[in-house]
Amino acid sequence: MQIKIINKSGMALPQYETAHAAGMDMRAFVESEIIIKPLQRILIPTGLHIELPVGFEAQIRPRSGLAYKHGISIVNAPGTIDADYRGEIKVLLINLSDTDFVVQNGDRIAQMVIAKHETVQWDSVEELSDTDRGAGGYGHTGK
Ligand SMILES: O=c1ccn([C@H]2C[C@H](O)[C@@H](COP(=O)(O)OP(=O)(O)OP(=O)(O)O)O2)c(=O)[nH]1
Repeated sequence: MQIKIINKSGMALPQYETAHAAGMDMRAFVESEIIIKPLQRILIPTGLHIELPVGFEAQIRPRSGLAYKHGISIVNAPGTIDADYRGEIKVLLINLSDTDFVVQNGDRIAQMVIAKHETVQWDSVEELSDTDRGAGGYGHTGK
């Protein structure tokens, strides 16, 4: 499917790095390098504005390599880009390591997955159907 995009970064559009990748890598669009200190969170611009079809969302997810090697994650992972959002897509990085992390213009900082979603109406009832699980959760089946 095709999605309208405005790219103010002048860099390559997000792309799938392998044939069947779910996510497209997203690049930082910053005037000068940004230093993220331990436990600091910073909103990183991408220069991208998109127009998703109704019924779709874009999820902004961490990259496992950055997470594993540098402790870099996304505070609100997965970030949600709504179909009616027209602003710049930004990525809320957090540094979970104990050393500074430097983001430079063009660095691949996150990945974007386009996904379908439902829009529901509530059906208010007094009782829900019985199941074996019932209210069990949070590890009630054991370790
Ligand atoms: O990681 C993110 C998350 C959100 N957004 C943009 C797109 C999204 O459509 C909009 C609103 O996001 P969200 O619904 O998560 O924000 P909110 O905190 O509920 O604020 P709002 O009241 O503006 O909806 O912000 C981003 O650019 N990056």
